[in-house]
Amino acid sequence: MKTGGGSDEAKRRAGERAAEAVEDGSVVGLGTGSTTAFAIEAIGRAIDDGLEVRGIPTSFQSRQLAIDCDIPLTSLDEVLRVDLAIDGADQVSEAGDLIKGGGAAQTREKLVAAAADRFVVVADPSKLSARLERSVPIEVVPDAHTVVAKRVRELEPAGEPTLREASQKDGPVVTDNGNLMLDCEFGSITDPETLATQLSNVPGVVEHGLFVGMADAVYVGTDDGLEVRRFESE
Ligand SMILES: O=C(CO)[C@H](O)[C@H](O)COP(=O)(O)O
Repeated sequence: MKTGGGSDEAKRRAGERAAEAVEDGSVVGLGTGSTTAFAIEAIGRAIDDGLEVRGIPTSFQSRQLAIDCDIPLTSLDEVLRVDLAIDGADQVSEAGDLIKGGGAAQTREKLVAAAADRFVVVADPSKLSARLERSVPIEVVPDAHTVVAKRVRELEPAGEPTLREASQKDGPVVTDNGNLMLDCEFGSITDPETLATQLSNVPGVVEHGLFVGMADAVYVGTDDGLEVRRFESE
């Protein structure tokens, strides 16, 4: 379920601007996706120029890219806290809440964002929406996908779950953690915080893609500029 119709130029502006916020000696969370990839590549170039940072990747994809860019890596086991996390989003509401998980990486992405002093989201205008209304990705343990789907249909408001199918193999997408993905359609989400709590309370849910009150800033790149939206994270 990859998303987003933004141009590479818009994504590049957002990603490169976020990379400029990385301070010498810091630990940086490396998100997942095509927009964050521009930030990771820019951090790699800054390291070539003398910047000293350590990165914590949020997925197989971001780990590989960080290795390719010669970014020294660490983990939450070693550092416990992150200075700045940079990540993309599938949708950003006016309130700064996010839907993430188009790349099936929201579990590690949320861990790293939650450990960060600052969480900066990089996006292009195609991700902006007054309210969150895309389907919500939910990572579930494989044995639980049928019962979690049933519970999602019984919620108030009810969701309509679809098991995410792989495009280059038969059967479902298997996450970096060995789990499955349900994409759950709730329509326009009026109360993301309550829905996030409801989803977290379903046994078998590993993590869902609602990031409520977590973003400190959203960098929205366009073809000819950049807008920074700041929020007070909780
Ligand atoms: O949440 C994510 C991965 O789980 C990504 O950050 C999200 O899908 C945005 O990706 P892109 O920048 O390629 O549009």
